[in-house]
Amino acid sequence: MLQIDNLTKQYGQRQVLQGLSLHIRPGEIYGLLGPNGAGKTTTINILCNLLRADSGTIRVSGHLVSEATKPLIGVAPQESLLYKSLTCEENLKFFAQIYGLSGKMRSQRVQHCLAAVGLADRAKSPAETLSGGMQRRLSMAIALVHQPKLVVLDEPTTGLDIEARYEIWDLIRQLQTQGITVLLTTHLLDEAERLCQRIGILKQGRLLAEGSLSELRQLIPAQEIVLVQTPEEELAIARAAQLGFTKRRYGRDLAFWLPQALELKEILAHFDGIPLDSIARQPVRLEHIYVEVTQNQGQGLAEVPQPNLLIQA
Ligand SMILES: Nc1ncnc2c1ncn2[C@@H]1O[C@H](COP(=O)(O)OP(=O)(O)OP(=O)(O)O)[C@@H](O)[C@H]1O
Repeated sequence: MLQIDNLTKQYGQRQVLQGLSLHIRPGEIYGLLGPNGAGKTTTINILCNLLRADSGTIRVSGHLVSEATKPLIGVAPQESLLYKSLTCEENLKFFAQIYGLSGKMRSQRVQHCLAAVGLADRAKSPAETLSGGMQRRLSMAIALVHQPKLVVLDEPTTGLDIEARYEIWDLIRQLQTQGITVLLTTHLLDEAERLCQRIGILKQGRLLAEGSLSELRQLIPAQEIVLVQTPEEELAIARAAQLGFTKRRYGRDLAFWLPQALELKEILAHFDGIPLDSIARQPVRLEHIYVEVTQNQGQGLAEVPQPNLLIQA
């Protein structure tokens, strides 16, 4: 559906994309993750033909990106495109017109999209009177109005409360049931975990890892993670080293990777004699993989001989 190959882009002296390649399959929700400045929005802008790459190609449904591929793509960008003083209906009509819709077809698409995002009863409300979550849903309606095959959602839930997030997540899942392919960028790792069939982790314009969540989990050679709070951290670290547990810090939290799952009483026995304020077991989550890939540059990651798991530290 979307095929990005060896994309490069430089702003002045700054190399923002360094040979980025990724392929998104038809009908999947693909999460593109990466720290601020990794190049996600730059990639989206090239995909939408708003910016030219220095080299490399992007194909949508087999067609090289150009003015002709614009109708295949719908975008809800990070920065709102909404005209705040126009009503929801007027905003949608305006964007529908840009895509060449007119007459009865345009009215039908506007009403359909308003209903699809749960804003039919707010059709006559100016966009500025909508809550943050409703404004994001209106942006999604705009992205959908011309019936694209690929929808790009750039941080669709940033800054929203949990209820508004649930609504957007439901909408994204509905897109998938309609056969629409979704490219989602987010800094919310639980959002990516919940929604995405495959995830790519980008840093400094390169894809460092890519795969389904279960494939990415194989990168961390741990069955689970134990978080330890103790006034005697050095003792705990030394004990863990004897046991062959890999030490990590997640923020300030001290954590160890357990090579095999253990009962809590077995873990406590391993730390016998060390005063513990708390101890908690956790499954390996996207957060741990993301930190490993982006901060530790692949050190400590398992070697997984699968073609779709890249590690280019
Ligand atoms: N027009 C521009 N001129 C110069 N540098 C730019 C321009 N646009 C973006 N950059 C730089 O390119 C890099 C990549 O930016 P980009 O917005 O693509 O990252 P991002 O992954 O989307 O980040 P975020 O998660 O913060 O949205 C950043 O260092 C940014 O400062």
